[in-house]
Amino acid sequence: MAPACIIPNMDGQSGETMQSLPDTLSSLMGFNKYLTPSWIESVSHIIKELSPTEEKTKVMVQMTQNIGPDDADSDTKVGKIQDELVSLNAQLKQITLQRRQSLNNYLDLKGNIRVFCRVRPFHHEESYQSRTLFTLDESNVFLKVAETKIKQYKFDKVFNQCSTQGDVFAEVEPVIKSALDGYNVCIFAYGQTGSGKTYTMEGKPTATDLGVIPRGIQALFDRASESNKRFLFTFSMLEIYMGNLRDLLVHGSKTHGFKKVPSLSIKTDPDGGIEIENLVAVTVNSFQEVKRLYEVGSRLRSTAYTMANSTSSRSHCLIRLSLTSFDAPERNKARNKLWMIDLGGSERLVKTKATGKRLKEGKAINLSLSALGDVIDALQTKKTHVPYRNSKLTQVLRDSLGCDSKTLMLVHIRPNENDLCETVCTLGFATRVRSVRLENEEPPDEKARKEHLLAELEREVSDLEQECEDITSKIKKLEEMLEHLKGPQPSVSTNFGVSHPLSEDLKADMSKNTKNSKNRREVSSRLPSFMKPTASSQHRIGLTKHIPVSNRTKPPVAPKRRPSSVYAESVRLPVNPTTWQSECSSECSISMTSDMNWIPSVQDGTECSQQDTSEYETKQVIFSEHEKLLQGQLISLAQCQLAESGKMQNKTEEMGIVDIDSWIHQQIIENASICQSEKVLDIPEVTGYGTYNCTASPIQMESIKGSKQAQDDYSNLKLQPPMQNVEGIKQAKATNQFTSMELCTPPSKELCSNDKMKEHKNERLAYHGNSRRSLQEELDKCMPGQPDKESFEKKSDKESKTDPIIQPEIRLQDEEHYIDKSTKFFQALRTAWVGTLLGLGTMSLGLEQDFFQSLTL
Ligand SMILES: Nc1ncnc2c1ncn2[C@@H]1O[C@H](COP(=O)(O)OP(=O)(O)OP(=O)(O)O)[C@@H](O)[C@H]1O
Repeated sequence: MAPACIIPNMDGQSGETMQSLPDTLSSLMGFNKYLTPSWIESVSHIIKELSPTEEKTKVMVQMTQNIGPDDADSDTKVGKIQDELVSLNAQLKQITLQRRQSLNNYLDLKGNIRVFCRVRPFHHEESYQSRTLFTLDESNVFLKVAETKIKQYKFDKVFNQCSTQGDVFAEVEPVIKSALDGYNVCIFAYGQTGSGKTYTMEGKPTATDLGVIPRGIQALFDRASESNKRFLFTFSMLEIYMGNLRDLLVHGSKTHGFKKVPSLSIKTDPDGGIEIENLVAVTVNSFQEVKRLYEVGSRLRSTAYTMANSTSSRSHCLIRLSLTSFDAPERNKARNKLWMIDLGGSERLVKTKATGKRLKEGKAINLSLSALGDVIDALQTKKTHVPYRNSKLTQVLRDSLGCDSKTLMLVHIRPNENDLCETVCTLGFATRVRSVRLENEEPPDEKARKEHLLAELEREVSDLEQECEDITSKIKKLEEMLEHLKGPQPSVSTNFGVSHPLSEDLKADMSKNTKNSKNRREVSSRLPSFMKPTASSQHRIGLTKHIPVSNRTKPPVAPKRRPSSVYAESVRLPVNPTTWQSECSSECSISMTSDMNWIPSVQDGTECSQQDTSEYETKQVIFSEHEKLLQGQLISLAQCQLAESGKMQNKTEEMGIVDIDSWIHQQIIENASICQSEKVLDIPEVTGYGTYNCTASPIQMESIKGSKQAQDDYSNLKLQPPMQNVEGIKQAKATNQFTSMELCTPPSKELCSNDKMKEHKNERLAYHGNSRRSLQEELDKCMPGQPDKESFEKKSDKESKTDPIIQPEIRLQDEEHYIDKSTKFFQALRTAWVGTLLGLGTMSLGLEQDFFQSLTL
């Protein structure tokens, strides 16, 4: 039995009598957190010695063993792990820097501007004329330009007809990696129409056929997630059509309240960086999200039928992935861009036999390609003046071409003998782009040394990469252990906005910017009036206070300008989510561009979405770009972090920003509504060539829009009510005069003469006319009790307005009726006039009969 003990009070008098020492010790154990491990150990020994058999004591001993020493252990463990983490992170940083440096040396040695050549394989229909005029090796194309003349074109790499998408990507991958290291990167696909640019960049959906864009983006996301750094990726997609920029992620829609979609303008920031004002940049967290956005954007690209390609790209398509690093100071820049560009076809206009709008499009493409060639040539030859300003394309890419950025030009050629002239032009462009290195051809020993160095660097990079991976996985494991030992810790992300170094940088940036604007204000006050910033530029740089739109009676009247100029007066509006919603880090404005008509033109047949034209541009700013660029970055970073803790949604809702799903959903709805109201809808589906669906393909649009008859047909088709009855569609198909087989067979390429095409178009147009009529009949049948044509006309306005199906039909009939009446009226007037003249003549006023006759004629 353990002796009872008396614990003295603080004043030294005897206090409460305790039952036993173990009890006392047990009560003291309650404070084990405050006791030293050695004390706990010695006490537990005492307890054991006092009453080793007692149940209570056993429990206590266990308690002391479990809690006391383990706690101490875990503390030491935690300390150790933390120390280890610190050293591993430092090691990782060091190795990452080394790897970045080695990769950069490797790319520098290879050349910051590199040119590859890819030869497209023969198509099935081309195989009968499979005669090529060139031979290839690893880095040369030997072209037989005349019977006795063979010309050599040198490249950094040549991909022959058997090269796979994987082979191409293997060469592109180091450049993509350097994008993750903070370098600006541009990857171009150049070549004549149908030479395989889109195939190389986009590829096909099957895994082996995926192109550079999907592979590159996937690789970026994979590498970003493997590293223990945090990145913010934003995706943008735009096209340059006839020298104008157009956001491919925003569908021009009347439902925006303002009829216009935002116009894009190029801005240079004080550090020389290029920003495209109003360009939507959607934050993306996975490859799947990018894919969905890419699909949305691809649908809006301007394509049309040409003699060289049935779905020729009539524009340059640019994809921009902006990368912002959260905690990677070893990167070259905190924010950089990866551009992947599918250039417009470079064919000569003579070859395409283009006229009218097609001719203008072709000229615009060729001009900008030539400007791109000039810029790259100037960079290669290290000229003091680089002519960036000569085209929109080079203006947009100004900060991503030259300096320490990486450029890859993938030149494409077609294999046929027929395309010799285009091939010569394409190869000539490529030669120009890598002119310096051709002129200074290296001696063989120098070349061998360089190759040896490259191989060494490549090995070094891969070793360092492996090391980085090992350390990263070690860090991850240790972090997991730490979490297990310490219990869930408050996420770094939750207080990221306050404590993260980058946020501090951004804050500093912001204050710097405020300073700049103050300076500007001071400077501008000393300037003569013609040099002072305009109202719009003051707005942009934040010199003026926010002026609510309600305080303005009218938007400013734009001055008359040359057609190509852009009037950039901005009216700032609070964010209106119903007007335009997007998860964007840029300003949204509503505007009209000055020299372009983006309305789908019946005459030109180019498939593009609506952006209205006007003499001048009126811009309605919804998001404030300048503020958003700086604050937005901070907000986006914070948002991105908050998303991890499940707070993203609330935060974005608060800010009036929608997530990618709702944004895409909105775009799809708008696309569909535009399709329903403007494009050819609900024509029975025929297979292959003649397939019609909601988003009519370019060739379909072309065939519909290509002639006067087509225009009529198109306008008629616009009035076609939506076909809701599938059975009706099937029957309509069956009742068509032309079978789908007749219509589906495309004229083979070699028969693609003008006449043949016209004939084919007419057939198809006749088919559409027919199918429309038969559809109308079917529709009438499908709607029992539907009044006949006359009773349709008598329908009350109210009724017709509420019925979306019959409304267009009634409008058409009204118009016909009106035309009939006016024609009759003018006929009657003419008859009366003739009668009067003849009457006067017969009254013999001394005038010759011929005079009257000529008047009546
Ligand atoms: N390397 C290749 N392997 C297999 N098929 C290819 C290859 N290159 C191109 N093609 C095929 O050739 C056709 C034309 O290619 P693509 O559409 O990529 O040409 P393009 O240069 O982008 O034309 P455009 O300038 O008019 O857009 C496509 O059907 C494509 O699938």
